Parts: sequence; structure tokens; C-alpha cells
Amino acid sequence: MAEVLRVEKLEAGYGKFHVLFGIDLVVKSGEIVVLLGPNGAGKSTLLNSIAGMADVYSGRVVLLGRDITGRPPHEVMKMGVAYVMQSPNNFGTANIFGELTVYENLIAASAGIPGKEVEGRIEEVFNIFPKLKELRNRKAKFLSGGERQMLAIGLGLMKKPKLLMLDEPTSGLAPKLVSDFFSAIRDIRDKLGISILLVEQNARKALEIGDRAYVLVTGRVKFSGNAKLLDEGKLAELFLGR
Ligand SMILES: Nc1ncnc2c1ncn2[C@@H]1O[C@H](COP(=O)(O)OP(=O)(O)OP(=O)(O)O)[C@@H](O)[C@H]1O
Repeated sequence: MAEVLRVEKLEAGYGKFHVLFGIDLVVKSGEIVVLLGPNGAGKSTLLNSIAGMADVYSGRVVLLGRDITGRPPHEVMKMGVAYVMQSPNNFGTANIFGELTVYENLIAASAGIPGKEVEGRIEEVFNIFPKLKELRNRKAKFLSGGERQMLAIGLGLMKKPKLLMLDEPTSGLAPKLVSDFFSAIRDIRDKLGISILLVEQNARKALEIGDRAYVLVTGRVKFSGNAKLLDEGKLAELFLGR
């Protein structure tokens, strides 16, 4: 299986604040890879490092065979990475314009896409999130947290990324909606063929849809392997450092 993403011996952080120590991680084509770990372990920082939003001190980030270490965010996105950051309530990071409707936001995300392909891509997004189709004429500022999260992911999908990085997409959602989100994530991989790197607090559900998993504890990989090998006991052991 071809590799979409390879992170090698990554040391990274923010300025002098060193967060990640010697991280090795791979996402292969068509995989859902789950990244778990306690609060503050460095999961978001790892995604930030890939996306060009943290400081990489040494090591490498390779996307589809090309070294993208330290490239700025807009270049990383152009090269095929969509990154949906935590907390889409922050309209700035999610690129959602509150005064625009759902449909207009999707159009706004279509810059650079050939005109004749735009409607087809919007349909693909609506197939993954039928709720967005119902809400197509609603201004984004009136969407609920979950609906906004769907839109944030939908905006990322417009560019047909090779790799979709999701940081806690189900945080704060009602339980029923959480299950819908996990099936949508699986659909994104199955129907659109997009590889996924998923950070989740909801470990059990994430491991159900994940192929492989990594557990990060205080900036180091403490487990990597088949997602099905991580049961609650093993996770507790890793999280608590026993
Ligand atoms: N922009 C930043 N500047 C400086 N330090 C930061 C920044 N973002 C995060 N940190 C720090 O880096 C460390 C790792 O944080 P990170 O958000 O990567 O962890 P996480 O595993 O994603 O945690 P959580 O599950 O709570 O989201 C924490 O100590 C955090 O305070």
C-alpha cells in the first residue's frame, strides 16, 4: 500500500516549548489512522507540525513522497492536506464565513477548482452530510455546533485532499450525532477514497472505524499498531503510564 504520509523522528513544539520527541508515524493510502492520548500529550501539535503550524526542530514530514517539512500551511494544503482544527466555533480557523450560507461557503472554498467540477464536488459533500443539503440556504452563523463541524469538514473535502486530518471532530456533540459523524468519516474514506488521520477523545468508537492507531503520551509514541489490538485495559495502562 502506498504511503500518503510519513513522519520521521519528528521533534517539534512552539518556540522553546518542546512538545514532540522523536515521533514516527505513517498513514497509508485508504487508511483511517487514529491518534489517541491524554490531554496535553501533543496530538494537536503533531497535526499542527504536519500542517506547517508548529515549529519543527528536526525530523521529516513526507507527503506522497515529497518532503514538506516546515512548509507553510497554504502550501501544505495545496499539496493535498485538509486540516479541520479543533473547535470550529472559531470561525477563523475553520474558514467558515458566518454571513454566508452553507452553499455560499462551499462555493467560497472552491477557488482554484475548475468551474464545471464545482457542483459535483458540492454534491459529494452533500452525499457525505445530507443535513448540509437541507441547510444549504442557512447562514453559517445560525448553524449548531455539529452542523458547523459538518460544514468545516465539507469545506476541507471541496479540494479533494489526499489526506484529511481531523482534530476531535465529535467533541461536544450529542451521542446520536457522534455515531453519525463516525459513519460519515468512514464514508469519506470508503466513497471518496481519502486517507484520514483522526484525533479523538472517544477512543472506543474511533478504534472501531480505525485501521491502525497510535497512542501519544507526553510527546512520545507509546503504542502503534492494529486498532483492534487496543482494548480498554491496554489503553488505560498506556494513558496512566503503568
Ligand atoms: N500555540 C501554542 N503555543 C505554545 N504551547 C502550546 C500551543 N498549543 C499547545 N501548546 C502546548 O503544547 C502541549 C501539547 O498540546 P496539544 O494541544 O498538542 O495536546 P493534545 O494532545 O492535542 O491535547 P488535548 O487532548 O487536550 O487537545 C500542551 O502543553 C499545550 O499547552
